Parts: sequence; structure tokens; C-alpha cells
Amino acid sequence: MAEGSLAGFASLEELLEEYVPADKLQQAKRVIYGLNVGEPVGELQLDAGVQERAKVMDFDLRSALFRAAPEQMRPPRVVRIGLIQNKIVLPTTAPFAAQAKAIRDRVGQMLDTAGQAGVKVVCLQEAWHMPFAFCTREKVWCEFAESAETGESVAFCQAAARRWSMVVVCPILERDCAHNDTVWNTAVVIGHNGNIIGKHRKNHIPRVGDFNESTYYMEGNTGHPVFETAFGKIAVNICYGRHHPMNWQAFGMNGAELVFNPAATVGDLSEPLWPVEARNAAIANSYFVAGINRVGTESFPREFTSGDGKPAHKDFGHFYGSSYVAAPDGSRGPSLARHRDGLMVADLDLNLCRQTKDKWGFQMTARYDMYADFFAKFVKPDFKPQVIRDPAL
Ligand SMILES: NC(=O)NCCC(=O)O
Repeated sequence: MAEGSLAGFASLEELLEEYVPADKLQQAKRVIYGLNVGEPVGELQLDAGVQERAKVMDFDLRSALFRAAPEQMRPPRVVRIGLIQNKIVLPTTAPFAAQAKAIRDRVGQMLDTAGQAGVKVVCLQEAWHMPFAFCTREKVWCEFAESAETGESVAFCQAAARRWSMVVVCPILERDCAHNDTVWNTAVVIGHNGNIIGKHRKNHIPRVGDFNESTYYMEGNTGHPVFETAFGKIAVNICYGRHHPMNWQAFGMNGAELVFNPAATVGDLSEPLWPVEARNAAIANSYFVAGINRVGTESFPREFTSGDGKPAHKDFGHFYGSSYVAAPDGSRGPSLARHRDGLMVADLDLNLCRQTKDKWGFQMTARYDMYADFFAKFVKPDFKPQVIRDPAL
């Protein structure tokens, strides 16, 4: 059985396809994956050359096609997006520069395949240019941090953006030299001309399990920016920020049509949450969400503990990949493999965002003023929870 697979399968879809008879599978999928404009989410016919590259370069290649209803007053606004999940290439004991270069070389293969497939906006996984060493609490890993403006990984993505006229979302460990060498967890958004449009710093920093990230960086100070690109209004909610509904909501209120969630999370902690959270955010905020999770198991040279009673160990556990796209109408596409590098290519008709708003009206039934009032009270030291006690107790 392939290491890191789901009981020998690349994904839950593959497992279901093997065991559920075709007529019943259709019904099961309708309930589990939803319908997009009344139909199962489609698949793209990707170029044979693109498929061949994925085979030769040994990465998973999957696709999804999300439609919107035709409108009389607006043409369709279809954008082709790409999600890339990747393992580290060299062991974490290798020289740091060699590790970083090997990852760039590997991700470059998938970025170029995305470009060849006609992708116009691509997003990489959280801190894609390095091992996710934040479990260790060792400060040596800060050496991987780089400038969001001039860093090597950013320059590498800028070159890919120029080569393919493609927006690239490049999540890095950032070193802000202009502010006294401060370290941040940041996504740099690169325009299709290779220019830097802006950056977003991770808003919510985990303190759960081995995710000892607060040893390295603080909560971000960039708010909830939406980046207006040539291909749509996009935002980035970095990993653990997906557990915070208001974080998602603020990106939506600033006008996002597509929110990427570059992540690094492991099976034991969050696998059952993963298929729910991006999809729920897409539904609640009437925008598309693309979740990209790291893949593979990364072992570190020295043992660490996280104060949770577990014996000292050298790895986080398995990063389960399973990147996917969810649509505002509640439908979702297939997952990339749980155990392999992968590229997801998806066509999204962004008209579906406004159509869903018009149908469900969440933006008009949200009662923002009521909640603004509640939160204003909640953050005051004299806040008293509104609890009405059963007088019979
Ligand atoms: N990278 C990161 O924030 N991971 C936290 C774990 C999780 O949110 O599943």
C-alpha cells in the first residue's frame, strides 16, 4: 500500500468509485459533493501534452469545471486556476540552500505544467519553499525566511508569472528587514506581469498539537486585503485562519470572489475538518474557495515535544494533501492525492458568486449591525454573557 495513501487509495473519491456501484455512486456523490447549477461538477479535457508531463514527472493531475447559469446582461467570467501541493525533496538534514533549490526545481515543473494548461491564477501551499519545521521550536529554520519583495522564492515565482502571464500566490516565511528583521508567515500576490501586487500576513497563529508556530512569528498586521488581479478579485486566508469564520467573512466583505487557503496540516489533527471548512466558507460567503494542503511526512534531525504528554518524536505526522476547490453553491470538486505531489486545474465561472448572493441573500440577512453591537460589548472588560437561567434550577 502506497505510504500516506487512504487505505491504498489516493482519495475518498477513488475509494467510493471502487466500492459503490455506479447507479448508487451518483446519489452518494450528489449528497457528498453537491451539484453545480444542478449538475455534478464537471471535468476538464486537459491537453495530452499536459497529461503526459504529469505522468513523466510523476505528479497527480486532476481537474474540475464549475459552471454558472447563463445571464442576459453579463458574459460568463471563466477563470482557470491551479493549486499545487508538494513534498519536500531532500531530507531536512541537507544543506538549507540545497533543500530550497530542490523544492524550487520540483515546484517549477508543476508551475510550468500549470502555465501550459492555461492556468491564469495559481496558488502554492503554505511556506512552500521550506520544510514545515515550526514543530521543532528551533530558531535555525528562520534562515529560510526571505524578503517578500526581493526573496529568492518570490523572484522564482515572478519569473513563472512572466513566463505564463499568470498570477502566482506565493506563501513564504517572510523576513521584513525594513522592520528590524521581523519574521512573518506571508502570502505574496504576484501579478500576471510579474509585478508584486501586495502581500497578506497570516492572521491567526496556531497553538495546537505540534504547530508551535507562535515561536516564530506573530499574528499578521495586514488586515483582510483583496487583490484585484487581471483575472478576478482574490484573497488569501492562510491555513489556521480557516477555523475563524469572521476571517473568511472579512475577505468576502472586502469583495473577494475567490479565496485561497494555503495550508500545512496533518491527518491526526484535522483531516475530518478539511473537507468541511473550505466548503462551508464558500457557502457562507458566496465565493469560491481553493484549499491547498502540503503533502508528505517531514522528519527532523532532533526530537521535540509539545507539552501534550506525547513521547519525544521527530515528525509532525503525515501532511495529507487532498487539495480541492469549493463553489459558492455548495458543490465541490475532487481532491488531489493524499500522498503525492499534485496539480489541480479548475475552471470557475465567477458569475456564480453574484448569482448565489441573489439566490440566498446571506449578505442581506447577515444583521451586521446586531453583531457589531454584540462584539463591541463582548470586548469590554465588564461584558456579562447573556444567559437566562432556568429559575427551577
Ligand atoms: N499551518 C497551520 O496553521 N496549521 C495549523 C493546523 C490546522 O489548522 O489544521
